[in-house]
Amino acid sequence: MSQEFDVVILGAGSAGYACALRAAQLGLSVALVDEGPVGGTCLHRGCIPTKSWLQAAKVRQSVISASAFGIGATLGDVDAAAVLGYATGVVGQLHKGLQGLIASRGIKLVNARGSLVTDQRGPGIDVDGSVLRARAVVIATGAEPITLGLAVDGTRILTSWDALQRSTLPERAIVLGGGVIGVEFASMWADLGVAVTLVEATPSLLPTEEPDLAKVLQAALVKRGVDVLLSCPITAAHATDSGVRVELGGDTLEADVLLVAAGRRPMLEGIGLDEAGVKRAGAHISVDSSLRTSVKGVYAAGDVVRGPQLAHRGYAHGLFLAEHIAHTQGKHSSRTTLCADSDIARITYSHPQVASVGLTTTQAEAEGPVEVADYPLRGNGRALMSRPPGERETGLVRVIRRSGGEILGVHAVGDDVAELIAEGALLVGWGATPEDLRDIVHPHPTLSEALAEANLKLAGSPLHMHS
Ligand SMILES: Cc1cc2nc3c(=O)[nH]c(=O)nc-3n(C[C@H](O)[C@H](O)[C@H](O)COP(=O)(O)OP(=O)(O)OC[C@H]3O[C@@H](n4cnc5c(N)ncnc54)[C@H](O)[C@@H]3O)c2cc1C
Ligand SMILES: NC(=O)c1ccc[n+]([C@@H]2O[C@H](COP(=O)([O-])OP(=O)(O)OC[C@H]3O[C@@H](n4cnc5c(N)ncnc54)[C@H](O)[C@@H]3O)[C@@H](O)[C@H]2O)c1
Repeated sequence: MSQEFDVVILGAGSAGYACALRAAQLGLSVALVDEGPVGGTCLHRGCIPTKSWLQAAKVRQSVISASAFGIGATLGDVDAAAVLGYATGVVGQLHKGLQGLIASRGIKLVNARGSLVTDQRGPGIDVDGSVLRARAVVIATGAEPITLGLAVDGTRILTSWDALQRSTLPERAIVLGGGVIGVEFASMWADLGVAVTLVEATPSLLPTEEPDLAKVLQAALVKRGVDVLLSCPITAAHATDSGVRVELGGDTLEADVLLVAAGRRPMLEGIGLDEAGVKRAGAHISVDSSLRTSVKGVYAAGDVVRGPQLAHRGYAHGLFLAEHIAHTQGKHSSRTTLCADSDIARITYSHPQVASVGLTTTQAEAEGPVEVADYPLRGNGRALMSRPPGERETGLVRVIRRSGGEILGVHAVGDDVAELIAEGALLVGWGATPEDLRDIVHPHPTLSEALAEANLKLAGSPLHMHS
């Protein structure tokens, strides 16, 4: 038995559901297949629950520092079950809204495992022997944690998903990996009172970010009691009766739990790719600049495509594909272009946050001469008033321009700098120059003035900075 659609999408995460919503908006008939709840990793196991836990950790820190602002407050215990309940509530509310949206657009939602099939009639998605056929099929099955062969048991040796489901906090935690997940958990657990050791194989936390900004983050974590071990690959880990024993080089560490945050690999096994002849590029699906795979009518989107694994990149892929497919089927007049990966903003939501878009200084210098301006957040009123009195503000905003030319990168470290980076994305995405921005007035007192000040410096007219 088979049913015909204009597009069938395997995976209802950020990439898959964005594609489905836009395709339906453009008048295509759409089937969306997922064995789990719509919203995928980001909504249920990633962005939303982690940021909810981070928010709870921030509230605890506010209570701790309240007296420095002249506000009386007494710190109580952390009720981890209640924090879990709060995070689950946020997820549930967004999930309900998304389900409503999908239903309202007339999308056929199939809650089952699916796999790709191709034959002389073209591609389709097989669900329990019944094929959903379409002229276009999108593979958006996302990614899963790399566990390095460690015996992840969900109790002592954890993935991020295991950690997010816990209703108790460990007393001592070791975090393997100083990438985005590792840093967010280390920061969140430390702020909730857990004794954390953060172990990173390379010489820097967040190895893909500006090294000196990562150092600011590192110093802030160390100040809050996190033991940061760099250039220290973990080689083995074993659950014990009371916790976990971890080996790094000749040393051994012990804790209640080990969080393994060593990256995520695309989920491509057992979904019919090899049988259909879909080529791979290493661990990912090989695609061209329009996200077409090697098989006619089969596309890929989101984390299965090499590049930054980010929810908003997934949305961008999904929207692009919906419009591209609608165009090829004569239902959308203009063809859209796909955003370059380097123009997509990246944020680590730790305390402090690290946010960036565009090229790093090293990447920009590889393209030719550059000019770099830093604006320290200690000169920004909004940043200073958010900080407990007497505590030094060490954050900064950095703007990199091609010498005499456009802005190539914007980088920031500090509390709440995530909110700055959408403006950075506009500047980089539109190829703006600091001179373009000079006449745009930024409201006072806001963090955005720090970005404006760094730009003014590059444009030759700094205001609150020595020339
Ligand atoms: C802890 C954590 C925190 C994160 N925080 C952020 C953040 O703050 N900001 C950010 O931008 N990104 C964040 N990410 C990354 C973000 O979650 C992913 O980049 C994003 O979810 C990728 O979207 P996707 O659609 O490609 O895949 P997914 O969201 O993983 O969706 C894939 C879907 O496919 C389904 N599926 C897979 N195989 C099959 C099959 N055979 N049949 C049926 N269904 C199938 C799965 O059930 C899933 O729902 C985080 C990730 C993690 C793990
Ligand atoms: N805020 C966000 O946007 C956000 C949040 C969480 C996750 N994510 C996405 O999820 C993906 C996965 O995150 P991640 O942090 O797991 O991966 P990652 O690739 O960002 O970091 C993994 C880190 O683990 C280190 N590592 C690897 N093996 C090690 C070992 N044996 N011992 C010690 N360190 C080791 C690596 O050097 C690297 O720094 C990221 O690519 C990110 O895009 C995004």
